[in-house]
Amino acid sequence: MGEAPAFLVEDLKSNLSNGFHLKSKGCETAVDIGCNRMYVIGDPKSESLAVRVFDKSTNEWVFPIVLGTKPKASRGHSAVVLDQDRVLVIRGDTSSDDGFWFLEVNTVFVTEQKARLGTEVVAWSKGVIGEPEKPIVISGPSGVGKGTLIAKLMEEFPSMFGFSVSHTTRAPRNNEQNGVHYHFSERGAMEKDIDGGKFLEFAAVHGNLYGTSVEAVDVVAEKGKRCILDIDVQGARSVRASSLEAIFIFICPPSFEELEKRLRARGTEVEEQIQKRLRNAKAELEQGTSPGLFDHILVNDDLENCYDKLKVLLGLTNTVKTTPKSELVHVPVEHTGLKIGEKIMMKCGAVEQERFVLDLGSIRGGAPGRTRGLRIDAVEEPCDSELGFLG
Ligand SMILES: Nc1nc2c(ncn2[C@@H]2O[C@H](COP(=O)(O)OP(=O)(O)O)[C@@H](O)[C@H]2O)c(=O)[nH]1
Ligand SMILES: Nc1ncnc2c1ncn2[C@@H]1O[C@H](COP(=O)(O)OP(=O)(O)O)[C@@H](O)[C@H]1O
Repeated sequence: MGEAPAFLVEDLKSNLSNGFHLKSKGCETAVDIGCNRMYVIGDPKSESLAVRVFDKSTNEWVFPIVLGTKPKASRGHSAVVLDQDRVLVIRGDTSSDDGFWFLEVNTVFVTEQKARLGTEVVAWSKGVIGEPEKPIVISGPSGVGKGTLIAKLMEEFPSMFGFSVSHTTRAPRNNEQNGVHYHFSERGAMEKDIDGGKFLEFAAVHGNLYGTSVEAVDVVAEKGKRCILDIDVQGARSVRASSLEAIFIFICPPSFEELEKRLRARGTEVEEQIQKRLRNAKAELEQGTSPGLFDHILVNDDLENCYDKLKVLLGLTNTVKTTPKSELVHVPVEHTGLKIGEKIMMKCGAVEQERFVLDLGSIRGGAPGRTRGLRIDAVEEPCDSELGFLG
């Protein structure tokens, strides 16, 4: 265990003794997490952050299935073993909002995927500085007005919210656009992606498959927006059980008769589908209003009234809240990170060091999804001499 500093190929000759061959341009970092496992991150020929595993017990290379949104190619990187579960990978020549990535090698998610897929698996999770606002999960029976409420929210606060575009095997409605309302998919392709660990959650609803891909949520987070998920009760339960911390809101109709009226008035479903949706609505209403799953239940009687209540519980009344962007720190190609407790002491640049401390003390989440709660602190001078590292 310990830290492996960033190194470029010229410096790597000494690492040949580790049993791997390094030549031409590129950057590789080898980290030993114990258990006879050496993880090699990077590629000698390119700037990609590929991952392979050297099994010291068999002297063989293993090429794992890599899950999660992968970091972009990187001009140099360093890797710090955090524990037997995770490696922190710091990309060079980046700013801090895309610089810190967690390679999960033994977390609960990865262990489950290894058992399921019967092979070596690793997963990437991007480290997010600060406390982003929680995604919002909105559920409720078909025709209750989820889409209408979400559309109003997105229209009034376009820079604040982003919609998680689900995948579905159902056919598009006349007014629906692929990639905007849903990613309309073939069942086989979607099942393959689910097996490949690309989905945060999925469920069979009204006879079709629906699911939220990790990427759908990431795309919204990438834009710095708060993610809204319109998913069914089963999906909400899966998200509750996942690493994604969210606010869960269930929308109820004022009556069953009114629900049927709205569903029919929308005119998007054939009679058979309307019947199926109404049958399912009974169970959804029962589950949605039972204690424990949803944080808030809103009755969508009068639309404006319900929308106002939604805004109140999201803290959107009076002022438009903007999340302060944490100050970005530049991580140069040349840098090193040293783990001390739950902090990573960062030393950047060759001579005049830019220094900062990355605090992992309150990180949460992880693959599938983001690792949140990273903090960047300025270095306090006494640390230098005490640690004998930065000076
Ligand atoms: N679990 C899950 N449910 C979804 C997802 N996307 C949509 N749904 C739910 O699937 C159900 C049917 O959606 P849709 O066919 O668009 O019909 P609508 O509810 O009548 O608008 C609704 O309850 C949605 O909330 C998803 O990604 N995951
Ligand atoms: N509070 C409301 N009162 C009356 N009609 C409503 C209300 N909210 C939504 N609607 C209408 O009900 C229909 C179903 O709403 P929609 O947003 O598509 O539901 P969902 O997304 O939950 O399936 C739409 O035609 C919509 O205009």
